Amino acid sequence: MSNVLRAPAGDHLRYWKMNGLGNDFVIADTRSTSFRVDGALARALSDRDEGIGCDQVAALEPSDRADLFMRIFNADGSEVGACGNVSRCVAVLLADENGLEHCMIETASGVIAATATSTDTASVDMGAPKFGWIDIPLAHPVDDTSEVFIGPAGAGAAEDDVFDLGLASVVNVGNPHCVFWVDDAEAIDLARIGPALEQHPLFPERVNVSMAQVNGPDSITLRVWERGAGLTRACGTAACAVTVAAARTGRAKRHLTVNLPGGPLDIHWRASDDHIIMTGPVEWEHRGEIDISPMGALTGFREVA
Ligand SMILES: N[C@@H](CCC[C@H](N)C(=O)O)C(=O)O
Repeated sequence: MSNVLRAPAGDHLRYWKMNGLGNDFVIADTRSTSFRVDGALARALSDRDEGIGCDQVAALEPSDRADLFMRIFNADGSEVGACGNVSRCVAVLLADENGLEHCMIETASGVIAATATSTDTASVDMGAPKFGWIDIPLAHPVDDTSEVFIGPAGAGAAEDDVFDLGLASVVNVGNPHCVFWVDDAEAIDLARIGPALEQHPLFPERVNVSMAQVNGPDSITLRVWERGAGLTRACGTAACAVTVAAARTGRAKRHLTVNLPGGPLDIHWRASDDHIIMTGPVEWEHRGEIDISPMGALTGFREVA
């Protein structure tokens, strides 16, 4: 990144700490500065020991096409196209700022429409899912992405740590997801197998990994290993991906409740326009200021009242 975009010495950014069902975010406001958050700063902010601590960082920037541009980073500093839960947080934040219920948020995956349905609930239109192997993306062509053979993961690990979960559904909802259908989502040791599945060679851009347990036509229990962030309390785009994949394979209805460790999300894959609508709560944690060195590194942060 060019130094021109760096902050002058002593500069600071406003931030908000928010979460959606425990999936937590640092939302940094760069709308009125030329400074731009990069992966290294996002990684430093996400650090739960040395930084503020979060699953993802969202940097708010100006946009010509929408109310703002939201750049999203995982805790490991990788930049991503979509994050359902932070989109709901930003919708509530914008409503709090300007009193408007509806907003448009531009992301690397396109412009999404969001509605703050109350001071702590929001609904986001995540757009239409993509099913083509190249859109996921996968490393090689497959005919049917609703049922893909994933193959053994863990190669390179100790022999007894190579595991094979067989078939999964894959879908892109602004970011790539792989869904395994399991009898008991709690019984899977996702902390152990998540890292190898995230980096499975079938997924050249890595993948978000879901363990989905279908409880009935309108209820799914879900645990997620997020690409670039690991185990999280909730993942909005995974809830969307799982709903779409369940409906597509006849496992459940298009409108259902996805129960995550952090709580439930209402997901509706609308037949009328193919769009996925996600509704759920958001929580304000605190707000504060981030200090940035002239080279763009994190030098400090503090909560403000
Ligand atoms: N927590 C998010 C998803 C964040 C991005 C994801 N880890 C990826 O790498 O694609 C959500 O609520 O959707």
